[in-house]
Amino acid sequence: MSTRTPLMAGNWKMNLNHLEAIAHVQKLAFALTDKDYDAVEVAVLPPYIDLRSVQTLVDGDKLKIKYGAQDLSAHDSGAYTGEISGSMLAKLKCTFVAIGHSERRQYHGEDEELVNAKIKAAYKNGLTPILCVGEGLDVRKAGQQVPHTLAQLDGALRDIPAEQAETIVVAYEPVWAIGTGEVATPEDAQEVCGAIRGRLAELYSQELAEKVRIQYGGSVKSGNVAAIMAQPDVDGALIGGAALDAEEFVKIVRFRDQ
Ligand SMILES: O=C(CO)COP(=O)(O)O
Repeated sequence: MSTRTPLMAGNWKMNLNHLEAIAHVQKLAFALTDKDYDAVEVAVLPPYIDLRSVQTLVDGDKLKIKYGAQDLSAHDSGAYTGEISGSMLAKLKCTFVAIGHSERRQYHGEDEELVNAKIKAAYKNGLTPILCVGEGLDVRKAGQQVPHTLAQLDGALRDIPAEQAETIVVAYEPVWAIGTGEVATPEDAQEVCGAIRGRLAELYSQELAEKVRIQYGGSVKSGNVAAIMAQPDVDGALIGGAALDAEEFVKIVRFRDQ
């Protein structure tokens, strides 16, 4: 029996302004109980401009909801117009930061080297990376999902020492399942999540691999979350569209009741 606490994280992507963010987190706070927080770690990843509002709400009401950003700069400070640094996120008491999301890789040309630099920037600032990996449809059709995803993992973790890597969260998000309604089967999710854990054991140790939480992401909803969470190497979900509906997100957090 795994001792890993499941992590359910809502990646809002480019949705919800700061007022909507406050209303949304208030709804979550109203619905979630200590029983929920005892069983599952709950996090939201709002757009940058919402983070200060979310922090104020979480601090003021002593909420147990964690929060983080969807990206960060690899740099500390300076002439990087439009960028946000890890120290800025740390100042807002962010716990998590998503790194290497497929939408960043696809639309912003983020490569292995940059993802690795961002992981380093996150750790430097005490943030927990949620490293996103996963294959596109062509790779899946060619049956290469495991080697492809493990190569992304290897690149992201280059020169990351064990004492840092043991806290990482890895999100397996097959690109063909993101926002498409086409969810991976529980067996598909397990195949790659299990392989990720195996590689962590090779890169570091079995003990470390057993500690790391591996999420599945891609069209997760209340109706499919329980079957995915039943897989031995799936320790949570990174939820996009369904996380924008507070009631639906709460149902996902309560996956054991679905
Ligand atoms: O990309 C995702 C989370 O990071 C998944 O998005 P959807 O849940 O909308 O498919």
